Formats: sequence, structure tokens, C-alpha cells
Amino acid sequence: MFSSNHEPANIKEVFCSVQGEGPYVGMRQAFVRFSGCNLNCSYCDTNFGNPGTCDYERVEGSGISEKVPNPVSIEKLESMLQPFKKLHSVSLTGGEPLLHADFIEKLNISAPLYLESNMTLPEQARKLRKNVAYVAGDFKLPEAIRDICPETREVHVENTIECFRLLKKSSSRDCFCKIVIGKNTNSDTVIMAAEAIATCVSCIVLQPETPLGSAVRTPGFTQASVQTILKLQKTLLELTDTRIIPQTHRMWGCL
Ligand SMILES: C[S@@+](CC[C@H](N)C(=O)[O-])C[C@H]1O[C@@H](n2cnc3c(N)ncnc32)[C@H](O)[C@@H]1O
Ligand SMILES: Nc1nc2[nH]cc(C(=O)O)c2c(=O)[nH]1
Ligand code: SF4
Ligand SMILES: [Mg+2]
Repeated sequence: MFSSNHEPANIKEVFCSVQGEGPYVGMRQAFVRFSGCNLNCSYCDTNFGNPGTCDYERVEGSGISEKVPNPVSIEKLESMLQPFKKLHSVSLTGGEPLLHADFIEKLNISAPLYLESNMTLPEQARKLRKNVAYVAGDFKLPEAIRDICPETREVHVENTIECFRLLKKSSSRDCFCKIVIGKNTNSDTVIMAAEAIATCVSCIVLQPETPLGSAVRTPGFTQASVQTILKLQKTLLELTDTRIIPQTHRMWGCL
């Protein structure tokens, strides 16, 4: 399931853009999107399938991608990141990047690493404590995960809390939590999640679900009401800094 120390990794795409989510919105980043995921979120906007080649957009915003054969070696990825200048950080995302922790652990790049994770694999998270400077950790609400059964629901929550404890904010690492809020989100579950990880994070981001596909044309189809999200923010502000930030990259069409 996980890449070993020496194996290269299957990568979906590598590009340079700006962070579209959370408190670092607008910061210039290189993105490394690893293939594969261990979850199946109802709202997922990403095709993390394992293609034979990695789409590499060498010139930011050009829309011109080269096909780099998968799996990609550590050395090859490091060279693919070379052309991207003035970066705030390199976003390691997916799919689920924790599935590739052994690969990430070996990366040797000058820019700080920004881990974009579903926070469900504590033993993998433990490997990255020393080399990620930013943790954008989702708290995946059980009701948003397809096929989750009651027995695994508790373990899922425990694993998530353990990941936040392992990667919690420190003098050398920022860690914040994103929670996607959709029409079916149970506010009590959000509050449970926030109470469990509030001391591990610098802030909580309530991220309204972005409608996908045909739902885009039916406003309100998947989103929670503004009133619901604002009420949740008021409650969570009793615990920690809580912000409401939508996916901004969807608004202006960057990758
Ligand atoms: C595609 S995921 C990849 C990283 C990791 N697997 C995770 O879920 O955190 C990156 C981010 O996109 C968010 N996301 C995916 N689909 C979304 C949607 N339809 N609306 C809002 N956020 C979405 C996820 O919640 C996560 O914060
Ligand atoms: N611009 C931009 N910002 C992002 N923040 C999180 C993303 C993700 O898919 O991991 C993402 C993404 O795909 N694009
Ligand atoms: S964990 Fe992330 S990549 Fe995986 S299904 Fe959920 S949103 Fe998509
Ligand atoms: Mg994305």
C-alpha cells in the first residue's frame, strides 16, 4: 500500500500555481499531486487515478503539459521542481500524500514542504514530523465518506486525532485544520471534531463544499446554508481562530 524507501512514486501532476484554500490563499506554490487515496469522500473534486504518466506543466499557467513516465524517481521530481521560482512552499497533495510518506521523507528540496492530507494514517504521518513546515490537515467527517461502516467510524476519528497530535503546530511547523461543510454536514460532528483538535492547530477553516458537475448549475444543491456556516463559526470561535474560506482557485480557473 505504501511506497518503500527506494521505490519511485506514481504522481498524477506537477505544476506551479497559487494556494487556493485555507490561510495561505494566494501564496505561490509548486504542487505535487500523488496518485491514489485511501478514502472516498462524497465531494471529492480530484481524479487521483494512477495514470501511466505524470502531467508536468513546466511553465506556470501555460496549460501545456509534458507527459513524464510513472513512477517518478525522487531525483526526477527534484529536477521537475527546479524551474519553479519564488515559491512560498511545495504543496504535497493527491490523492493522499501520506500513502507516499517514505518517498516524501527522502525529498531534498530548498522550499518548505506543505502537506495537504486527510490525516488518517498516523504511522505514515509520524515519518514526516521533521520535514514538513506546513500541515493542511482535513478532518474528514464520517458522514462525508462513502462506504464507511459504523465499526470503522470510531477508528477513523481516533486515527485523525492521532495524526493531528503527531503533526501539531510547533515553533517550526504550522498546522491548521480544514473541514468541508456541505448540505448534509452534521454541525454536532463538526463541533466534536473541533473540540478534539483545537489545541493542535493555529486555526480551523470551514471550507464550503464546492458543487461538482451538474450540481454546479443548481445552486444550493450541495452547499450548506450561509446561516448554518456562520453559526458554526460563532460556536468554533469559542475554541480557536475559525475562518470561512471557500476554494478560491475555482473562481479564476487556475490549477
Ligand atoms: C483533493 S484533496 C487532496 C488532499 C487530501 N486527500 C485531503 O483530502 O485533504 C485537497 C483538498 O481539497 C478539498 N476538496 C476536495 N473536493 C472538494 C469540494 N468539492 N469542495 C470543497 N473542498 C474540496 C479537500 O477537502 C482537501 O482539503
Ligand atoms: N490552486 C490550488 N489550490 C489547492 N489547495 C489544495 C488543493 C488540492 O487539490 O490539494 C489545491 C489545488 O488543486 N489547486
Ligand atoms: S481524502 Fe482527499 S483525495 Fe481522497 S477522496 Fe477525500 S478529498 Fe479526495
Ligand atoms: Mg484541488
